[in-house]
Amino acid sequence: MSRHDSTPRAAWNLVRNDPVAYLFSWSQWVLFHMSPLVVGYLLKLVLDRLDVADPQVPVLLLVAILGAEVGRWTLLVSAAVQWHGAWVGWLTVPRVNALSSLATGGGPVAGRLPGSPGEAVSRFRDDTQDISLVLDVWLDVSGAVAAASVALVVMFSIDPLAAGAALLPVAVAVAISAALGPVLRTWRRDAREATASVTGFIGDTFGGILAVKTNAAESAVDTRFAALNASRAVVGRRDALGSEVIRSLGYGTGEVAVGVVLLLVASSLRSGELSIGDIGLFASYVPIVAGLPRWIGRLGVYHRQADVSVDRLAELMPVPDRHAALRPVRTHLRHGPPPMEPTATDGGRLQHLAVEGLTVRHLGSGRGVTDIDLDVRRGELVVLTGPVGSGKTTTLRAILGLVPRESGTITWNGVVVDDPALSLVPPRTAYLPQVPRLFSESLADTILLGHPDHELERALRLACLDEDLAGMADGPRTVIGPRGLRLSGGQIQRTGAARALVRRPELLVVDDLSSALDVETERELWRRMVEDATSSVLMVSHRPHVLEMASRIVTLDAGRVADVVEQG
Ligand SMILES: Nc1ncnc2c1ncn2[C@@H]1O[C@H](COP(=O)(O)OP(=O)(O)OP(=O)(O)O)[C@@H](O)[C@H]1O
Repeated sequence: MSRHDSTPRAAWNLVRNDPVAYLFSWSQWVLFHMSPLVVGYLLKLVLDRLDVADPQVPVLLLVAILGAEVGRWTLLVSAAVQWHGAWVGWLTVPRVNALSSLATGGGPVAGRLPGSPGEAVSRFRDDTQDISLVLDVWLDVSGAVAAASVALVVMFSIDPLAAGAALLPVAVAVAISAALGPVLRTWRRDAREATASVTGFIGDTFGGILAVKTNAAESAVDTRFAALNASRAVVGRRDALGSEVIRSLGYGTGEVAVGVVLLLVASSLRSGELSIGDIGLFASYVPIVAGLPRWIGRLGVYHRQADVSVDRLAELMPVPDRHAALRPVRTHLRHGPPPMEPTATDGGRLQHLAVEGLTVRHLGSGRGVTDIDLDVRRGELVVLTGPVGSGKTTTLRAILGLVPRESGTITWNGVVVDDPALSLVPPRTAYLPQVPRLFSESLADTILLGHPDHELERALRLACLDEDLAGMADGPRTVIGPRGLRLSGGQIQRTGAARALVRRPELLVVDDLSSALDVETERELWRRMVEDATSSVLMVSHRPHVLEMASRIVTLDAGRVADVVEQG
């Protein structure tokens, strides 16, 4: 989507999302822009009738002007309220599109973000806003064009030469804006990228705050942050300067036009060709025409900014979806969201997960796993073990589609799983990594992640969190701080376990828990889980008591299966 016809297409898709709201907004803004025509015409009538014998006529006309002004401002308030609702919708549609593409796109999740998560925030925030601004400026431009056209027709009928002079700045501003376009587009892209690297760095710093502190890297972080900000300041200033030049050009040429036209019509007044009312009308209509370059300049700037933003947003969409970016979506802005639809669980309950010839090569190191065969049957506990770096985590993550595989097949009850990242997800499968990522909300929220809470108590008990809860002020509603900062390492891991168990997965995939759980707690966790027996389990462990419980032990060495022991 890197061609620059993509902005009108993206904007049009946003209009199509709720055409009635857009049409309503549009008609109100067009009326608002046209309302000064009425006031200007009434002014002409007042001025032309000042010498009329009956003093009631100008007074009535003045009352009419007042009424027109009140109507104009009422229209403004109503248009602004309506616009705000529409604006939030325009912002929401690209965000929903990008988010659902990221959530449901093909391939490993990590590969779906073009940069860091912090950098993606800038795309969601700034780029969606830039696209919405195009829709916004369309409202004003169509109002301004309609008002200027009527004003020109009326002025032409009075003084064609002066009316022609009012058009001149429009042509100048359009020509300059078109000439500067490509440069402005480059400046905008540089500015967006610089902003993205700052937000990305902030995200990384917050994410790794512990590493920063324990390595006393605060001043290095400061220096890097200052350098990123300094280069952002340079490109940001350049970008702002470019936009302001175009805007000021609009204002400047507009002012010149007003001056020239008034000079022209003033001489006609002296010669008696025009009435004082005509001058009044020109004085109020010329700014309407002269304001047009301002809007057209803004239209150009916003379109070029949005060209960059549409490209950047399209990078968040998986490849097959790029051209369908910004499809109409249902937004739920006035009421809460509808209940989540259950994830499809085609292929039925797990009877047999089979992995054959799984080979993964990590980019960079070239290491990974080769030709791994593995089976997990219903109710089994299959344990992967082996020395450090032998490929245990890689195997788990490749089965779940979290890293891309070079070759190999995965079947669920004999049905080939093409993209495990899309189908080996809850409630089918749950994954408990070595260090689960928690959110800063309450314990219950970070476990449930939107799941109904009727399973919460069971999950808390199975994950051996029930005793810990007794010491928490608000029980499961206790807020656990950023990424669970107020929890111990073991509590974080058991919270991750509860999150995996609350969805009653068919297959539970667990990485090595021994880093944070003591032997006794881990043994108890497994005892409770085996008793509950709702899942088949594939896990990495070295612990003898886990190996004892295993139905099958698969030992890896240097990325290959070295041994398989069946334990019945
Ligand atoms: N993201 C990555 N990029 C490059 N190489 C990687 C990546 N992840 C793992 N590796 C390499 O792949 C090999 C297997 O790593 P993996 O983490 O799967 O081993 P492991 O058996 O789980 O190790 P541990 O017991 O330390 O957790 C290692 O040599 C490792 O250095």
